[in-house]
Amino acid sequence: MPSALVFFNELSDVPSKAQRELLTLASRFDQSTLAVASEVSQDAQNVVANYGLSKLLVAPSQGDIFVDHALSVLEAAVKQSASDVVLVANDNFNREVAARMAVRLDGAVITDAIDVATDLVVTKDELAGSYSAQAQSTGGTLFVSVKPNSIDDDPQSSGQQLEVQNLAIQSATAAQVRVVATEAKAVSDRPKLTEARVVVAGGRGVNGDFGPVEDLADALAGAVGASRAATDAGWITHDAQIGQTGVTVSPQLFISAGISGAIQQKAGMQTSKCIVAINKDVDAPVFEIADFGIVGDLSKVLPQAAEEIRRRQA
Ligand SMILES: Cc1cc2nc3c(=O)[nH]c(=O)nc-3n(C[C@H](O)[C@H](O)[C@H](O)COP(=O)(O)OP(=O)(O)OC[C@H]3O[C@@H](n4cnc5c(N)ncnc54)[C@H](O)[C@@H]3O)c2cc1C
Repeated sequence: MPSALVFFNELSDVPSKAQRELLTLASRFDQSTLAVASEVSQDAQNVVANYGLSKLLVAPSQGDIFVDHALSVLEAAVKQSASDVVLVANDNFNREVAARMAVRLDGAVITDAIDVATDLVVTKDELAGSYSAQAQSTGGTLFVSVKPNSIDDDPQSSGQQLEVQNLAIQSATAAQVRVVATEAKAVSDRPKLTEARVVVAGGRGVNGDFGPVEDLADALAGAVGASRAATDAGWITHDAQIGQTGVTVSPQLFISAGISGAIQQKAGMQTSKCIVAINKDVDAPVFEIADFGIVGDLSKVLPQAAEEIRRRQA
């Protein structure tokens, strides 16, 4: 059976949901290795061991180096582990790493995957989830970026013995791209938009007030998203924008409130498992893809929904 390598640029004590999903996917393979381009704590190692991975390859972070350090670590890890498939997250950073690595090693790259079988057949969404396709590499190491919320997180019950090895990486040269300044984003208690199981999104229909959207999201422990009309209006930050030019989400439950359902918006959410649309216009296009539709004023529907959910939770 082919062997798998998972790559993370960083791994905190509590791995993210997307990272745990990748570890679950790798655990299906007989031989699976994790490579991390920064230090890994004992707590994080214990979590990794619970997924049945046998080996951890680590190289200390080089702080302000941008993608180049990740490339060096991944190249060394691919060569050392001789893995057939490399699994990475589907974000911009990792897709760049996967693409550059595939070019460097004369391999293949498949993005937006939702599953990777142990015979290396990759299932992926096409045209914003309008249909799914199966793809296979015709040669070389295969690099696959996997969309969050595609795999059920499923650690093994008993921790495996994890062999930890340090990778020897050449130190960075002056020619490499360095990060010269970073600005920390305000921390939110809500889950990350791309990883949340529940997303409540508001559009122009919220008319400047995201309060009811945020309140329902909090009642469901979900994340808050938005249409471009809402972010362009400055009612919410641009990183909440879902759609063709925003982020793609695929939660278990997507609640759309006051969003018309333009094709560019649908592109970012139509693979959600269950879509509930609230719109006062019965002819709004969003109802074409909704599993449940509520024709009504969101300023009345959302607070009622939040109240009922809290009453049932009590
Ligand atoms: C190249 C390109 C890329 C784009 N990328 C994106 C993208 O990534 N994401 C994105 O979202 N858009 C994107 N757009 C814009 C997109 O075409 C739409 O203009 C946008 O999605 C509209 O946002 P909206 O549905 O919130 O607003 P509107 O189209 O104005 O719709 C508002 C909806 O709210 C309903 N409504 C109003 N008041 C209430 C109320 N009180 N209660 C219930 N319902 C109410 C209305 O009936 C209406 O259906 C892009 C456009 C282009 C050209």
